[in-house]
Amino acid sequence: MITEVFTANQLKKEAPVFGQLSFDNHEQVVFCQDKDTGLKAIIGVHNTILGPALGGTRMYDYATEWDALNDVLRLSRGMTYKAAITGLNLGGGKAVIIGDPKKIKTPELMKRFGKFVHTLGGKYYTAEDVGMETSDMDTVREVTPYVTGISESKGGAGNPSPVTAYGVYMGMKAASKFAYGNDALEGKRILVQGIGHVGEELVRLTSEEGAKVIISDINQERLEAVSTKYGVDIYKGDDLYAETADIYAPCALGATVNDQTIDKLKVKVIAGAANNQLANENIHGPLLQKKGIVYAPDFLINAGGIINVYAEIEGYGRDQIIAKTEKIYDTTLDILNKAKATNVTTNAAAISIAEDRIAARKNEM
Ligand SMILES: NC(=O)C1=CN([C@@H]2O[C@H](COP(=O)(O)OP(=O)(O)OC[C@H]3O[C@@H](n4cnc5c(N)ncnc54)[C@H](O)[C@@H]3O)[C@@H](O)[C@H]2O)C=CC1
Ligand SMILES: O=C(O)CCC(=O)C(=O)O
Repeated sequence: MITEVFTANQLKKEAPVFGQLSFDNHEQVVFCQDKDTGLKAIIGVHNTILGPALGGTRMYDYATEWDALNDVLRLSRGMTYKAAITGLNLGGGKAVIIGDPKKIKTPELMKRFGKFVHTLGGKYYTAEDVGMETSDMDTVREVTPYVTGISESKGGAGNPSPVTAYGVYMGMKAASKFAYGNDALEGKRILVQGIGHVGEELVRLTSEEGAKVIISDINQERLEAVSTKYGVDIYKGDDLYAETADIYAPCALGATVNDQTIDKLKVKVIAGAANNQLANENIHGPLLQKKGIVYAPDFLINAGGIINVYAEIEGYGRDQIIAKTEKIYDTTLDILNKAKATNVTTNAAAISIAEDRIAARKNEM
């Protein structure tokens, strides 16, 4: 069980590698390097009991390689629980490519990465995450079949992000029902942090329902474009976490619920797309519970994307994608009620259901 988010300078030189960072019984971690294309990537395969490990590739300009390793360990573990709780026959994996996509991403680099994915022989399937586009997956597809999130024009299910946003919207409504007694978002003040592929679509869905949406992003151009397109306000303050609102929707990067932010939070519900929102689930989960903040577990409500890309492997169509994504509403409500009844955090309640499913499959093997 992960107890801490380590940073590079906290690494203990005398301790075993596997006991550090966010290692949590990961099955395999693959380091990939190619000087010609500038590729430095890490593929994390957390668990393959339910099926091949599937999870997107994140391309990001990490401060250190240790941060990249820590991220892939955390992200791949989250995918194991995401697939398990969503009822998919998939394991958990994820990849990171180190570097700024705007500066170093080329088709050659993506193909080289795809060749590394191919060497795993289908144990890991990749897809999009931060820093990736559907067109990048099309490029990877030229060198390996172990990739999802392919363009519809090339026979894939297309960009998963709108479906992810729809699932988050379902989870947000369920959390609102639990917290406020009704699931209407009309009139609710919602802070959306990160208005990228998923965040923008969430802004559309919530603002169309009449929510008072406030957006925040580090990209000023996007902020202005999205504000104009949907008629929503741009956050103008200097501390989003201290803002009074009904719902906080983290849709940028993870670990925004942390030691520095948790005391400031005034919202009643946290429901967003970002993976690994809790910096430390064993500390910040219980603290949210104590504060009476309803946390909709990220890996549960942001599963629309994996549902969408899994369709490419299983062959189900649009109707099933939407039906499975809408089920996130009921699952979220069940888990929030279960957590309350058993006095555990919502995150722990969701993990225990996911772990039970994995354990049951392991027993059958
Ligand atoms: N795309 C998908 O289908 C899925 C995405 N996720 C997660 O959802 C999150 C968002 O994913 P995408 O929308 O695809 O990524 P994206 O890269 O398209 O968007 C992220 C946005 O966050 C902004 N951002 C970065 N740092 C920020 C900060 N400190 N404050 C405010 N904004 C900041 C970026 O400028 C960008 O606009 C990620 O954590 C990703 O892992 C989870 C499941 C599926
Ligand atoms: O949405 C995707 O691209 C695939 C699933 C994934 O990587 C995720 O849910 O984080």
